[in-house]
Amino acid sequence: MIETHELTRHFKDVQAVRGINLTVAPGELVALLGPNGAGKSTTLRMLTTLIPPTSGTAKVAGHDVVRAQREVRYRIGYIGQGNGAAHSQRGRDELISQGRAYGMKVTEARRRAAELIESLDLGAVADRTVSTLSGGQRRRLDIAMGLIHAPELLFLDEPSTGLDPQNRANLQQHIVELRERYGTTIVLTTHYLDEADAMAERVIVIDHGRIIADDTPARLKDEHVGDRIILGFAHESDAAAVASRVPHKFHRSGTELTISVPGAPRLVTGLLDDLRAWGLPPAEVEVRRATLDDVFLQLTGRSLREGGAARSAGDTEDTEPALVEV
Ligand SMILES: Nc1ncnc2c1ncn2[C@@H]1O[C@H](COP(=O)(O)OP(=O)(O)OP(=O)(O)O)[C@@H](O)[C@H]1O
Repeated sequence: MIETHELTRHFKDVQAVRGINLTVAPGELVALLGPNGAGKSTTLRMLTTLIPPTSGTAKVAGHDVVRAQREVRYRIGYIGQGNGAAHSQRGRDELISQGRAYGMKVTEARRRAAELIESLDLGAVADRTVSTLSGGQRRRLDIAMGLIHAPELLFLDEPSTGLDPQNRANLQQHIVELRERYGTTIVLTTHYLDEADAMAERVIVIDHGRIIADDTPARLKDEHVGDRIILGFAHESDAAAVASRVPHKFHRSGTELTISVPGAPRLVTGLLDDLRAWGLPPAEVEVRRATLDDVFLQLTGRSLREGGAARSAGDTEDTEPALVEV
């Protein structure tokens, strides 16, 4: 559905995208993840024909983004970061006009609008003017606008930025359901690690205009970070004694011993039994599952959050550490 070769875009002296090679198969739900300024939107804007590449090539839905812009545009939907719908129109009319702009007959546009209003849970608000809708409703209407012509491929640029956690969760559920219902290939950009983790079967991490990782969230976490069991001891000598006995990779810092082991939540009870049997029970135990932020930190030496990622008020940590009583 998407195939790029060394896709590159410069803005004067800014190298926004530096040679991206990307393949997306039909039906995939892919998240492009990266800090502010990483090049995510620029990549999307080239794939959607809004700006031409400086060099390299991209084929989207079977057509070249430079030589066959029109063919690409008919086959894709694009929801940018701003709101697309006009303020003074009713949502339903906006959808129908959008369908007509894509050459649909009015009856077909009406039928499709009604179907999307139902799918995106907009029934109660579709006949209100767009300016009266809440942020979450506006975002769902934007998505309906992008889907009106039943595109094979939908691009969503930061679909949930600015929404509160509840509306974000609601929107994510709608996107996943739409994908199941219509089989649309979806490529979205996000700053939200939990969003990428929860929705995407494939996460592509972009940093400084380059792809630095591309895999399933689970494999990225296993491969680059893994689970950890963190043990706190009363005495450094106890931590050292345990370190000399455990058969896993570890890092010791004073009284704290961090053991890296896949499947940590399953193994922790067995490990605690061993520690008690050795007469070296820990004072504290924490099982920490890898997050995509840990992956990013491992790959770049920076936290994605420190990198300026926007998080809305009320966001919680991506993964709460599991605390174990001893
Ligand atoms: N029209 C433009 N003119 C000049 N520089 C630009 C332009 N568009 C983007 N850039 C620069 O290109 C780089 C990549 O920007 P881009 O918007 O693609 O990043 P992003 O990963 O989408 O960031 P964000 O998460 O903040 O949306 C940034 O340094 C940005 O300032």
